[in-house]
Amino acid sequence: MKVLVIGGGNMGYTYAKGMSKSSLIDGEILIYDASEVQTIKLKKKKLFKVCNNLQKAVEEVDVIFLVVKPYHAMDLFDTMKSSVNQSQIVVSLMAGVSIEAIQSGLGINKVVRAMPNLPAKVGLGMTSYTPSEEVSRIELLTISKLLDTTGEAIYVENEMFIDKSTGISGSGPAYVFYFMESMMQAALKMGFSQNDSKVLVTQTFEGAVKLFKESDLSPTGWMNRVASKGGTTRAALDSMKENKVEELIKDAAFAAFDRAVEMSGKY
Ligand SMILES: NC(=O)C1=CN([C@@H]2O[C@H](COP(=O)(O)OP(=O)(O)OC[C@H]3O[C@@H](n4cnc5c(N)ncnc54)[C@H](OP(=O)(O)O)[C@@H]3O)[C@@H](O)[C@H]2O)C=CC1
Ligand SMILES: O=C(O)[C@@H]1CCC=N1
Repeated sequence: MKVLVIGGGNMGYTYAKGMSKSSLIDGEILIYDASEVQTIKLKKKKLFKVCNNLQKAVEEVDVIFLVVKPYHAMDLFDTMKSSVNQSQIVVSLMAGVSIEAIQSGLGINKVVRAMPNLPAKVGLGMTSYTPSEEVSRIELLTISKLLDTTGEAIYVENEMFIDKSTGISGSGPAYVFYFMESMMQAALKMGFSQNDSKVLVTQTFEGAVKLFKESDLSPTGWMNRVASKGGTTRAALDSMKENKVEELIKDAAFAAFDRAVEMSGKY
C-alpha cells in the first residue's frame, strides 16, 4: 500500500514517521508540503519521498492523509480534485472539516475523518476516527492500523464524536500544559529554581497518570488517597471547589467542542 501525506508540519510529519514503521507500507511514504522551508527540512530528514509535484504524487497512491490547517482545505481540494480517483481512501486529520465537505470538495466517496493529538510525536497519541459509509470494513481496519502507529486509536460512531473528542483529547494536551504551567508558576513563586519547578511538576504528572492507569480506582478515589482529613491536600481541593475549577475546565472542553462544530459549518 502506498500512502501520501499532504502537509508535513507538526501532525503530518509525526504521522508520516509513525506510519513509516508499519508493515502495511510497502516502499516509501510520500510527503508533500506547500512551504518551501518545510520541504527543505523534510528532505534533510531523509525518511520519506518528499514530492514537488502534488498532482503526480496523488495519482501514485492508495491512501491520502490530509494534514493542512482547515483554512487551507478548500484551496487544496481545488488543486487535487482532477488527480484523485474513487478507489482511493482520503484520511483527514483536520479539525472541523466535515466528511461531506471533503467528499464534495474532492468529488470522491471514501473518507475517514480522524482527530489526533500532539503526544503522537512520542508514540502516545490519542486518535479517534469515523468513516463515510463507502469505506469497507476491511479498508477501515487497514486505516485503523495506520492510525495506531502513533499511539491509540478508537472508532467513534459519527462525526459529532470527532468534534467531541476534539474538545477532550485533540485540544486536551493544551489543558494539561495549562495546569502544568500554573503549578510551575506556583513553585517558582515559592522560591524553587526553574529546573526544580519543572522536575517537581513533571514527575508529579507522570506518577499520577501511571498510578491511575495501573488501577481501577477513579480520579476521586485517588484524590481521597492523597488527602488526609484536615490536611494540606484537602485545603487545596477545597480551594478548587470554592473557585469552581471543575466547572471551568468542563466549560473549556465544551468551548473547544462548540468551536469544532462551528468550524464544520464553515468549511
Ligand atoms: N497540532 C495539533 O495539536 C493538532 C492538529 N490537528 C490538525 O492537524 C492539521 C495540521 O496541523 P499542524 O500539523 O499543527 O499544522 P502545521 O502548520 O504545523 O502544518 C501544516 C503544513 O501544511 C502546509 N500547507 C499549507 N497549505 C498546504 C497545501 N495546500 N498543500 C500542502 N501543504 C500545505 C503548511 O505550510 P505553511 O506553514 O506555509 O502554511 C505547513 O507546513 C490541522 O488541520 C489541525 O486541525 C488536529 C489535532 C491536533
Ligand atoms: O486547535 C486546533 O484547532 C487543533 C485541533 C485540536 C488541536 N489543535
